[in-house]
Amino acid sequence: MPAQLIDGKAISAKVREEVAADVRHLIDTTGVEPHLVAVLVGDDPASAIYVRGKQKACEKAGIRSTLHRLPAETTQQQLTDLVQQLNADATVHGILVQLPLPDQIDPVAIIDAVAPEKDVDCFHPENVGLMVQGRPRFLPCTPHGCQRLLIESDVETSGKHAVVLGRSEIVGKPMALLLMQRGLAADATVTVCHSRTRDLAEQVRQADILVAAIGRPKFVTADMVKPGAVVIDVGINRVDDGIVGDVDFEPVREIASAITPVPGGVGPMTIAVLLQNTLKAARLLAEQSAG
Ligand SMILES: Nc1nc2c(c(=O)[nH]1)N[C@@H](CN(C=O)c1ccc(C(=O)N[C@@H](CCC(=O)O)C(=O)O)cc1)CN2
Ligand SMILES: [Mg+2]
Repeated sequence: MPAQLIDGKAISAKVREEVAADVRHLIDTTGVEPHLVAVLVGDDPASAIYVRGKQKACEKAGIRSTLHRLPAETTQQQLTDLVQQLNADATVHGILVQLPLPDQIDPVAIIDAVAPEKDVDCFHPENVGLMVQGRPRFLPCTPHGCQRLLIESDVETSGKHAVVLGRSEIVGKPMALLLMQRGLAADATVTVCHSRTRDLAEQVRQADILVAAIGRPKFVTADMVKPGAVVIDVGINRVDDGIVGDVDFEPVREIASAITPVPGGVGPMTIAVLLQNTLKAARLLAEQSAG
């Protein structure tokens, strides 16, 4: 029997409705209208699509959104100046600098420049540190989106062996951390695999829950998947005939018990969690102002 399809579009719509209701409540009770500012540097077409998706999702949830579009030749100083201006703007609750940035810009220095209270991507070292210690201010958008998919699909993770394929700062590392922590969609025994892992296929085959975030089209083949495993595909790879994930979907679907599609799996959840974080940033500010 083919695996259950984990519908990220439907689950993200549910999360976005929850956020919309909470936004209305925040506005009614405090007058604070959450406001997200997106910063897009250069003209990468995929980044433009993602930022537009974030803006549309904001609109639907009652979150104000503003876009700053900067040319590809923007300097480090110009981008830092803009971030500092947004940090100082009391009407802005969330700041999102879309990645990747052009080569002349050091993304780490830009991430460090964002005020931690406005870092709705949860990339700033202060927010990563809080998350590591199990007392998060924000949750990282894609990894927490994956967790929510597991929760909504009733996937038991406690005591299970989770394998995270990929060790990026945005997905692999924080994903492994969230899965090993105490709590919902967590309490797993976690292995992280990457390009230097020995016997990689054998390691991946041990997974009860596999999160593929290696950025290589159809890298995970059916022979690498344990029968009955739950497969979460974070990959978004543009190939000649469209977008494919890191998982060879059709054959793996025959073996797994549940699987996310690409598109329509993890991607929409990234945006839904961003809205949750923006709401939280606004709420924290409202609480602070109320004393
Ligand atoms: N500042 C950030 N930069 C980047 C992030 C991020 O979370 N913060 N993540 C990715 C890109 N990304 C969001 O920014 C993102 C990628 C994909 C999707 C998505 O919904 N994908 C669709 C397919 C869309 C398509 O046709 O291209 C899907 O999977 O269904 C949303 C957000 C890197 N940069
Ligand atoms: Mg997807």
